[in-house]
Amino acid sequence: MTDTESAALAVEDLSLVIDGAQILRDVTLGVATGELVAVIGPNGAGKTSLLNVVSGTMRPTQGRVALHGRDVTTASPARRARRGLGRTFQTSYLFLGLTVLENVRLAAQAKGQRFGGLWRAPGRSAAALAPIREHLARVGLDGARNRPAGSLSHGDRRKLELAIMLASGSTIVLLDEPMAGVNSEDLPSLMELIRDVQRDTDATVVMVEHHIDVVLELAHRVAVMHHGALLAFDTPENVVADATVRDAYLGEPL
Ligand SMILES: Nc1ncnc2c1ncn2[C@@H]1O[C@H](COP(=O)(O)OP(=O)(O)OP(=O)(O)O)[C@@H](O)[C@H]1O
Repeated sequence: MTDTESAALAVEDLSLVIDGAQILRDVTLGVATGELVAVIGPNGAGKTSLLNVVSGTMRPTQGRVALHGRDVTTASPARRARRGLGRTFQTSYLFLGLTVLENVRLAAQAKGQRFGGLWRAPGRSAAALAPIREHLARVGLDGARNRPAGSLSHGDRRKLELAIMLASGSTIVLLDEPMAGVNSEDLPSLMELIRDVQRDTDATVVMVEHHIDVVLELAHRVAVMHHGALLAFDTPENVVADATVRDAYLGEPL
């Protein structure tokens, strides 16, 4: 168990109540630097709400969120981004009319602005584009750099989102269903890519995902949510063996 004091990302006693409905209840967990944690749970369990509270688009009713030991509970999403937090969404947020390269360039540009304009936004020279093309090559999309993002398959759009994360310099990354809408034949390569990028960059990753088989293979630890509470937070092996977790999934095998 990661001490929440030393964790890259920590939430403590987090509760969220909206219009009298308890969406999150007393969630406490710490994610270590370089750890890949998957959040699973039945529909409506509170997984996306947890990401919303961590990224700052929702304020918790009670509890605390910390990034690298610094309290960000009341900080804006932009301030959290400056602390290295990045996020993808269930529905893609790409600029579909812009090229693949332009999408990554915008992320790099936003990073430049985040760091107080100490360096100019990347221009269009070959030298300025080199790191962007490296990120694209990393996810296997350099050959598609001049295509509109809207012409990519779902799987390639997810890869582009990873390139955007790389370009934005995020060190703590929240991925909301990165496999959603991806063809089953593209799942293994996307899974490998997430694993490789995470390992190479030593990023801390928290991933909400419904593909349980993928999760069990990829994650170092799995957080299981049920009715807004954290039911289990353990290694994939221990989570699979946990009778309470099986019950939460109505006896379905994990
Ligand atoms: N802004 C909101 N106002 C009211 N209820 C909300 C709000 N956001 C989420 N909820 C409710 O909170 C509960 C948890 O929703 P959430 O989207 O976090 O679950 P989830 O585990 O991500 O589900 P799924 O797997 O279906 O995406 C649901 O019952 C949802 O209807």
